[in-house]
Parts: sequence; C-alpha cells; structure tokens
Amino acid sequence: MSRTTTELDQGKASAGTIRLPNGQVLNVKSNISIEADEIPVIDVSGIYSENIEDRKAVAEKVREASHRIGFFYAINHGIDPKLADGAFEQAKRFFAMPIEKKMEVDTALVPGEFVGYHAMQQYSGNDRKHKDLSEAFNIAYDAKYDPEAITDEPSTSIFLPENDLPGFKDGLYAYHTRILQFARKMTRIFALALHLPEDFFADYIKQPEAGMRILHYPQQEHSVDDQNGIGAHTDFECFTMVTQDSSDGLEVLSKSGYWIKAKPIPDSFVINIADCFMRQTNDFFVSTVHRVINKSGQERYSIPFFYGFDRKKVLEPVPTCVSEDNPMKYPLMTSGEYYKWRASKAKDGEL
Ligand SMILES: O=C(O)CCC(=O)C(=O)O
Ligand SMILES: [Fe+2]
Repeated sequence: MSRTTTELDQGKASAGTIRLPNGQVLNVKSNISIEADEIPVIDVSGIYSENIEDRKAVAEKVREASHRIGFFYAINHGIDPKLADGAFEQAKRFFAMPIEKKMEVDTALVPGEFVGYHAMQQYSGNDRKHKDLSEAFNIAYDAKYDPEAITDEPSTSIFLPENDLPGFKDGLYAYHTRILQFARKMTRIFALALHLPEDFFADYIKQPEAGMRILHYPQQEHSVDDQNGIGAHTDFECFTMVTQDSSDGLEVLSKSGYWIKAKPIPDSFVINIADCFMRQTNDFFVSTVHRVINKSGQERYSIPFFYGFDRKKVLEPVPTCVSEDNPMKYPLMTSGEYYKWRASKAKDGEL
C-alpha cells in the first residue's frame, strides 16, 4: 500500500500543524470537516477521442486540479460499474471471515511490501487515543493479469487457498486489470497535462507499480479528535484512484487548512496525486494530505488503486518543471528505492 503517517504537532489537539515526510508543513485550522466545492469533477470521456484537442482539453483540467489541490473526481471513465460492484462483493465476503482466517494472510508475512491483510485497529495514525478503525487487504501488480505484461516475474501478492474463498482472487484482479488499463491511458493525459508528449512516460509503465486494496471502515463512535478511520497521510506513488461506496468518509486537507469532504459521486473515481509525482514535478503537482473518518451511520467500503512507475526507473525530474531558476529539489532515486523506503517506514508501525 501506499501511505505514510503525518504527525500532528499538538497530538490529540483538534487543530495543529501537520509535517509531511517531504518537509512540507501544513496548518490545520480545525479538525471538523466541511463541505466545499474545491475538488473539481472532470468528465474524462475525451481521453478516448481520436482528436488530440479533446484529449488536451481533459489534460488542462487535470493540470489545474493536480497543481491547485491534487485531487479531482473522474466521471465518464468508461469502466463498467459491474466490475466495481463485483470487487465490493469480494471485499464484503473477505472481511466477513473469522479473524483467524484473515490472519493467515497477515501482511507481516511479507516484510517491506504492502500485500496481505492489515487487521482492524493495527495502526495508530496521528497518535490518536484509539487506533485507526479500519481493516484492509492489499494486492500487488501481477503480470499474469496484465494483458500488456512484458515480464513473468511472480507477484508479491498473497492469498488464502482458493477453496477458502472461491473466486476472490479473480474477482479482485478483474477490476484491477480494467483499472490498470485506464491508469495507463491517464498516464498519457498526465503527460499532456505537464505539456510533454503523450508517450513521455511510456517506458515507465510497462511494468508499473500497481497495488490495489480493499478497505472496510465500521462506523466510528469515538470523536474525530480521538480516532481516525485512516489517519492523515499522503500516498506514495504517482497517483491513486479511489472507488468509494455510497458512504461519506474521505476528507482532503485544503491549502487553507480545512478538511474538505470528498463526498461519494456514483460511478466516479477520486483521483489524487501522490508523492512520487510531486517529486518528479518538483512540487508542481501537489500530493495532498487526506484521511478517512466514517461517521456516515453505515459500514464504509472503498477500493484505492495505487499507481506508480516501474521500480527500476529513476524518478528523473520532468523537464517542464525544472529550470535554472527552479532547480530540482529532491535527490534522485529509483521508484523502487522510494517505495521500499516509504513502505518499510509505514509497516514499522508509523501507521
Ligand atoms: O478509503 C478511502 O477512501 C481512502 C483510503 C486511503 O487514503 C488509502 O488507503 O491510502
Ligand atoms: Fe491514501
């Protein structure tokens, strides 16, 4: 998976300063979330047009959103909602299993990788009184399920024996494969958004970092000062695409320091910029802090898809984002080095 905790300087205080792993410091004015119009809704159907001007029109909207707030909704993305329904169905089946069964695929079995089961209240995001009220199961890229695969390297994913939960693995990868195809298309749009040739990142995504997770958040009874569903964090690859169910819960920290509700829009993805893209674009794209608080009155399920570049590739600065006056701020490293560093930090109990 794909996140790192941020620290609230004032511990359990309802507002305070959040320090990001990249050194950014954000001022949280209030811990109470508000409804606001800051997250744009982008109709992405133009990405399938044969006319480059249609694709560029989408790209300019993506550019504005990625630079200003680092979050947007993608609607009309062309993915059959039945695939999302199927993946949610699998999520419900998995989380309904006894804890002993789920612990047979405990994420601790695979050090340094975000795969397998993360138990309820395992992480203590933002040092709250109670641990984060969510459980998750993560899968990694698997070349066997990628029609464009260039490798037969085995996946790091772990699963229960097929007989324990027949159809679970195929059900999740059916959705994963389709999102991956869309993510590759969106990579071309992000290249245009950075005023680069569409195929600029083509070599970076032949064997991409492409993890998916199913998440379950019970309704939380403790106050927002005492508990999170998932604590405030940034994701660590290039971009994340979240499928939400109909329950509120996801919140985004605006630059002005307020938590904005990212309310569910049916059949949309919430797409957010993550840290590798922020680094490569020298902060032109912003990797925005977000968290989940489920006080919706119902169980909440979600399916984030974390998408980044081939682990072997160096995270070179994007040429349109550096100049003599604006030199690269970050040391160069490979996508894999960055992933491993962040993943092991997070698995060491920071979240
Ligand atoms: O559940 C959600 O809507 C978002 C989850 C998330 O931010 C994450 O897993 O990194
Ligand atoms: Fe996240």
